[in-house]
Amino acid sequence: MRPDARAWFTGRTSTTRSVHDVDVARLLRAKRRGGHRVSVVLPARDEEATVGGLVADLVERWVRLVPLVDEVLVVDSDSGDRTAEVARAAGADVVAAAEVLPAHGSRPGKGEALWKSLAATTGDLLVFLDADLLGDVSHYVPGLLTPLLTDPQVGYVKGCYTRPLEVDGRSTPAGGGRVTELTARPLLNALWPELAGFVQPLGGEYAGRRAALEQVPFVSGYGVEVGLLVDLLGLLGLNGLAQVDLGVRRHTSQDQEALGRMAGQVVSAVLARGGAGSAAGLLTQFRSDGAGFVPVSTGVGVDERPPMVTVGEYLAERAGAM
Ligand SMILES: O=c1ccn([C@@H]2O[C@H](COP(=O)(O)OP(=O)(O)O)[C@@H](O)[C@H]2O)c(=O)[nH]1
Ligand SMILES: O=C(O)[C@@H](COP(=O)(O)O)O[C@H]1O[C@H](CO)[C@@H](O)[C@H](O)[C@H]1O
Repeated sequence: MRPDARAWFTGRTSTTRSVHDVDVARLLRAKRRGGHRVSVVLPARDEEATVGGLVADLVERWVRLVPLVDEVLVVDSDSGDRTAEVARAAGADVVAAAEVLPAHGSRPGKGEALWKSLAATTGDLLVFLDADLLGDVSHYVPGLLTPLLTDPQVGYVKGCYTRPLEVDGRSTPAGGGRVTELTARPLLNALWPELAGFVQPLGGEYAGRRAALEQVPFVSGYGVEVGLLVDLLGLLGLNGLAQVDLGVRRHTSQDQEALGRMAGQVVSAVLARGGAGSAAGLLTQFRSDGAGFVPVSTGVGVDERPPMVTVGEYLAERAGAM
């Protein structure tokens, strides 16, 4: 990793791997002193199987028992199932993405749902969670809020985690984050090497200040995460970004063909932003040693030969043979 990325990785990575890591009193004090209002947003398309449990736990723990969160909004992104009813029954506010800012029309995609959520929420701090998360994620919200509530310099926080892969009912302890590992990470390392310290640049769990989020575009589809990361780097600078090790993240994964389309949207979002960083030719990946993440950097710069027509010996040989 470049020195700036390594310094960021070391200085801006914190850990909240369970509710036992959460200093609730400290967070409530900081929230009160800062006069903050917290909105949690779950973009959801056909998530009736998982959204209810996520919302119920979130509302019980962080709205009713501990007043850390002020509103929980599920943005129904053109669901064809009972996502909206299940989410509402579990205690969330629910809006249909298409009904927010109707004069601006309605576009498909996760990023559209997230953009519309800005107009449908009131918090100055926003937390975004995917609605297909599995397992105990009750520490995600306080974990993501901690840097925002305790460090005024931080404007945007990404969750990071190991990612088991669960496809077709089979689960392996690693292998998740396929678009991250095979598309987003190599591109970000090449074009914005200062972002190489992000363990999960595409992760769907993140939090930010409204004052920052309302200043940047939202890519309408799956390019939203990479677009936000690059644009908020530009707006806030690397020191305005942080990440929290949340332990493990399990979710319902899509098949390879769907991820190929997702990768295409991520590439489009990256290419639309160009990338002024030097093609550092260095790829930093991360291994989990149980205690944290260990960066592993590999040179991936490729040599290339110039066009043969620029090689004098070749031209001389060709001229001699004529
Ligand atoms: O058009 C869409 C596509 C996805 N999502 C939601 O965005 C989150 C992440 O999407 P998905 O699970 O499809 O991506 P993956 O996690 O498989 O990368 C989930 O809560 C989806 O319900 C959405 O709101 N609108
Ligand atoms: O990180 C990834 O490679 C993809 C796919 O993850 P899996 O291979 O299905 O575990 O998942 C993320 O990417 C999407 C695009 O940024 C986000 O919208 C999702 O929230 C996130 O799960």
